[in-house]
Parts: sequence; structure tokens; C-alpha cells
Amino acid sequence: MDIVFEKVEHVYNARSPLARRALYNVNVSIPSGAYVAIVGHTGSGKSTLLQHLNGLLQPTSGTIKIGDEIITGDKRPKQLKPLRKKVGIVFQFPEHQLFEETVEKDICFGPLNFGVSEEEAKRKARELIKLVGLSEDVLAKSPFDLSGGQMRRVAIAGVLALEPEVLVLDEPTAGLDPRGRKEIMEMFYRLHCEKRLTTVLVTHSMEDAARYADQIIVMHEGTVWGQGAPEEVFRDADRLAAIGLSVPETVKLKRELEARFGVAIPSPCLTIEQTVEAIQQLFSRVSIHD
Ligand SMILES: Nc1ncnc2c1ncn2[C@@H]1O[C@H](COP(=O)(O)OP(=O)(O)OP(=O)(O)O)[C@@H](O)[C@H]1O
Repeated sequence: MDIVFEKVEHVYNARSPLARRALYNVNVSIPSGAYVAIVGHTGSGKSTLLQHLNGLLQPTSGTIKIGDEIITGDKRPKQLKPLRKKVGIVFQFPEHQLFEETVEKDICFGPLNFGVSEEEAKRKARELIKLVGLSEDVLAKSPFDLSGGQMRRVAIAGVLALEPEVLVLDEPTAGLDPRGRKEIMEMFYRLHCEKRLTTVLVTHSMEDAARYADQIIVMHEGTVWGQGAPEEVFRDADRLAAIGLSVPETVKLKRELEARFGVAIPSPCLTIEQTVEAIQQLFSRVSIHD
């Protein structure tokens, strides 16, 4: 499902003294099957943008096309229900939304609501619990007896249970330890590759944006400041710094090495692996003196 934003504006509390314009002139194109990261300073409009993807918010003006669905400000919320199934959103701390007595019931809740049979919903729950890295015996437990990391996986399984075509992730690893973060990010990447899921990730981690995304959208003060492949976006390190954003540490290292040795490093150095490779090649080209 291709996603296209055209001239989207969103004003909170429009027509009231508390009106606040959070988005303006947002034009964004996300092709089906892409992995897109949205980055930007606090308050730049990332979460507001993301909530337009499944009709939780509607634009004050402009249009959003998501596959065949068109979202405008005048659609009634009921008309947007099919979108809730097609676009799954994993919010920050999704475990706060768990509420059922058992993990199985929690995962089955969405599918049952959309008319899936109980047998099929339970079969899905068994499949998904393994997909998110937990064992089947967790299904009978209360979600509230699990660790924070396990609860988060259960909540993610609940979003995946609706078999969305687009998965939207709003800082999905907030509050997890480094190992938990890596495991969850790798899981989403696997899903993206295996199920060809269009993935939209909102993140403050330039490292995650560099490693996983094929496109990065940079938001600044309510509009799109730039969009491109990670290597293009991070080439603009100085302009990014001017709006308070940094580039991944590996990209900084590349710049330092280029300045120190007076050579150009062809690799974009978006990941540790690419950077190690680039340094090896650099060492074979230049002689290093104290
Ligand atoms: N419910 C709301 N009512 C009024 N203003 C809001 C509301 N939610 C967000 N805003 C304002 O809209 C602007 C954009 O907020 P948004 O949450 O989209 O930014 P963000 O980039 O996601 O920030 P963060 O990285 O901190 O999550 C901010 O100025 C914010 O104060």
C-alpha cells in the first residue's frame, strides 16, 4: 500500500483560543514495502504525523492516501475503521494498553473484534507468541505477571494479530535495555523483510534510522525538512546540526578519519560493520605515523 501525504496541515484545538498548528505543508511519499524512519527534534510533529496514518487524527486540510483509502478532514471516524486493521500502530510503552486476564485473550481481542472466529484467533495467538520470541506457555498467564520486556512483546503480538499491511512504530524500544532494544529492532526488521511489511519508525536513534531504514524523513517545526536515503541525509551533517540533530557516531568517525588522513572514504559508514570494513580498507591504503 503506497502512502501519500499532500499538503497536510494539522491544527490541534482548531477554532479555539488554544489552537496550535502542529503540521503544515507536509508532502510525503512512502512506497509500499519501504522501511521509513521519521526523525526530528522533540515537538517537530512526528507523533502527530504518525497518528494520521490510521485515522486517529484527521488533517485540518490536505489529503492522505493510504492504498485505496483517502483521509480528509471531513470523513466521519466510522468510515476510517478499515484503516485500523490495515495500519497497525505500536505506540510508546504499548504494554500500558494490555488489559485482559490472560495473554491469549489480549492477543485475540483485536481479531475477535474484526469478526475472526475464536479458533482462528487462538491459532494466530500461538503463532504470534513465538514470532515475538516468547514461549507458548506464556499464553495462559496474566500479562501483568510478565516482565516489562515480555509485556511489550505481548502488546506487539496484539498489533500483529490484525495482520496489518503497514506497521507504524513510535519509539518502540523506549525504556528497554540495550539487549532488549536490539532484539526488538531485529524482530521488526525480520517482519519487514519476511512479510514485506511497509514499516514506519519514529525514532530519536540515528543509529537505528541508519541501520534499518531505506528512507529517512526529517521533521522540523511541523514540516518536512528533508527526505532521502540515509547516506544522503547524513551527508548533510552540518545542516542537521544547525537544527539540533546529529548523525550516527560511525558517520562522525568517518568524517574525523577523512579529515585526519586527508582521504575520501567511499563507504557511507552507516553501521559498525560497514565502518570496520572501511577502516580496514583505509589502513591498507595509508601508512599511519604517530
Ligand atoms: N493533544 C495535543 N494538543 C495540543 N497540542 C499538541 C497535542 N499533541 C501535540 N501537540 C503539540 O504539537 C506539536 C507537535 O507535537 P508532536 O507530539 O507531534 O511532536 P513529536 O515530534 O512527536 O515530539 P516528541 O519527540 O517529543 O514525541 C508540539 O508543539 C506539541 O506541543
